[in-house]
Amino acid sequence: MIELKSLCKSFDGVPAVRDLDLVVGRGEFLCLLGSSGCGKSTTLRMIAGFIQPDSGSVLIDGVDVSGYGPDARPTSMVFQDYAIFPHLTVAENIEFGLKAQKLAKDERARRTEEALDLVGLTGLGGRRPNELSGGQQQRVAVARSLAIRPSVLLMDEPLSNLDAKTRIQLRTQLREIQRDTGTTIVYVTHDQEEALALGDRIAVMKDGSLEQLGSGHEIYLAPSNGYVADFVGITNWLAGEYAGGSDESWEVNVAGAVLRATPASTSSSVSPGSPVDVSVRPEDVSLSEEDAPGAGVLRGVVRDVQFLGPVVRTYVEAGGSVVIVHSAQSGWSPGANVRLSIGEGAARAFPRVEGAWRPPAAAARPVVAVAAS
Ligand SMILES: Nc1ncnc2c1ncn2[C@@H]1O[C@H](COP(=O)(O)OP(=O)(O)OP(=O)(O)O)[C@@H](O)[C@H]1O
Repeated sequence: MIELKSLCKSFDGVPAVRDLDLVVGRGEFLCLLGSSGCGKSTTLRMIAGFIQPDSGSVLIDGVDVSGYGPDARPTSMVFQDYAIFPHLTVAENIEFGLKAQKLAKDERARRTEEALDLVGLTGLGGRRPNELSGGQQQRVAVARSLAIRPSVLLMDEPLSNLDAKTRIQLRTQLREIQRDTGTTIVYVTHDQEEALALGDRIAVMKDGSLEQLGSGHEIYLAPSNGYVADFVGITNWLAGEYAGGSDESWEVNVAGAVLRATPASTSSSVSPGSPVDVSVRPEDVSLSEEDAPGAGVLRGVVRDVQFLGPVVRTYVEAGGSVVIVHSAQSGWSPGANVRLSIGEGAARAFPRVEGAWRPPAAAARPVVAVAAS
């Protein structure tokens, strides 16, 4: 449906998007995810035609639209700040784009009603935007975009001005609308939870380049590099050294204890003693009494226990470092001596590569120090 080929864009000589190749399928919900300034919006605006690439091309439905302006593309954009006209009613806002398409009055009215129904604003067509909540205003913006029946809906952080509850509600509604209409959506967000909730696939960007493209499961459970592991979700980092093992499972020496870890797909060659960073998600660590039979090899001391509602977050220190553990319940108290176990296959090993991204130093983000049992 959408094909980006070697897209490049610089501003004042500084690259914003570098040699980006990306294919979005028909009816797919693709999230562009990355931290501020990584080039998400620039990519979206190049798809929309608001920004011309320095080089490379944009194909939509097999047609090279690189030289076309925004109006000549089968796309419609929804912005973070709604961008609806305050002096027009809701219905007039929605009709605005339909008039530009030169549709007959009856057809405009029909499509306006249909779009209002789709976003759950039936009966509110006569209101002015200032008589609506933020969430309702953003729904008007979505309705206005959908009414013109674009092949591709481009959304730039559309929910970020809304409160948490409304955001979650609108996410679900957006997914439903997308399923009902079959619209292809490219959705920019810096919120990893939003990307996981919405995207059929997620494209993680950093410094104008694509770091990984995959489903939420793939990105979260099998990040291809340390940056993605760190950016999506919470992870603990353990610094260690490669000690041996097969292509599928490495033994990594972490401060005297040997952990089993799955090497990440970008693994370069390693030899015994090569530095390796091991990533472990908080929900993959469990705690047991220090002297419990079968307890893990990592020894620690509980420092803090925080009840967060659906999850209990326990901070465990060993050797002056801290690891985060998530569990449904926690009977631990600060000061308790514990052992940490890591779920089978849950640890991922990233060989340290000179000049590549590295987890923050232990001082900035303390990790557990371990002792052999
Ligand atoms: N019109 C412009 N003129 C100059 N520099 C720009 C322009 N637009 C974007 N940039 C720069 O290009 C880089 C990428 O910006 P972009 O807006 O695409 O990032 P982003 O990932 O969408 O960030 P954010 O989440 O903060 O919106 C940034 O360094 C930004 O300062």
